[in-house]
Amino acid sequence: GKGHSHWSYEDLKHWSTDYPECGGTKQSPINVDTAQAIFSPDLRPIQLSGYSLPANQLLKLKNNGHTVVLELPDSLALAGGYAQQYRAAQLHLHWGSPAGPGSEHTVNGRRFAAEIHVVHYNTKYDSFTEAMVHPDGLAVLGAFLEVGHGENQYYHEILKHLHEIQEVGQETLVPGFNIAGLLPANLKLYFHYNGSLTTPPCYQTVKWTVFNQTMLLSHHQMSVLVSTLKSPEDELLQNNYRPVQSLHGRQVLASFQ
Ligand SMILES: NS(=O)(=O)c1c(F)c(F)c(SCCc2ccc(C(=O)O)cc2)c(F)c1NC1CCCCCCC1
Ligand SMILES: [Zn+2]
Repeated sequence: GKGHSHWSYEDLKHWSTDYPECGGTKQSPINVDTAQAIFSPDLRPIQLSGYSLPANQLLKLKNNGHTVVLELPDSLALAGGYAQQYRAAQLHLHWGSPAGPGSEHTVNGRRFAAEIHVVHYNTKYDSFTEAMVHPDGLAVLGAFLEVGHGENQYYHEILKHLHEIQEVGQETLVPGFNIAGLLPANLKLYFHYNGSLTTPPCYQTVKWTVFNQTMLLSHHQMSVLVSTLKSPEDELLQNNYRPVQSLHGRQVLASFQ
């Protein structure tokens, strides 16, 4: 990647040596203390448009050594809960291992099995690269993944390809599907706060939305997620989450009571 490749989740304290913003006061992820969250009735339901893609639209799925990334066309647009328009760039996942959970955000100290991030950029900027250095440049939608009873047909569209990209750098093409199916049906209930990318360069330019409703995958699907991809050290890519960061006085808003 663009110089991202030499950091790891093992030596977290060195991130801010090479990437100063990683030591900033508006870092992500965070623990959401629901008792401290401020109910904000003006937070509108999140609206997704253009998220349903035809099967003949092929999307690149890549093992970048830190996660699995699905590149998204900028025809996917975000509106509603955000004052400005944002367009999708990519989505990726964070997960744990068979020994434990691996979401990035926690709620009342609870870590969930996994977490999806759908990364968007503000269309007032000409490109993602330009947007990601401005405070209102990025919007990331996050949702937690848990083990439930049935198979999740939308996550199946991604998980069924993981065996094709086990090695770092490998990529494959995935037929389009309804990307909205990867996110909760109820887009009204969410937490909102200003934070950062959770990976170097840790730019503090992300307006975070973390949904209250979790996504349910089968036990087998979660097992495929945590035990298929390889890391740059040719071990299983697991526990690719950053520890929670201090709020430093930031307020977390809630769209519900
Ligand atoms: N939670 S997050 O959104 O901060 C995030 C992570 F936590 C991530 F861990 C990642 S993957 C690590 C960064 C990376 C590495 C290699 C390549 C490549 O080879 O193309 C690309 C990126 C990752 F890609 C992202 N999202 C990226 C942030 C990295 C820089 C801009 C690219 C889009 C968003
Ligand atoms: Zn992420």
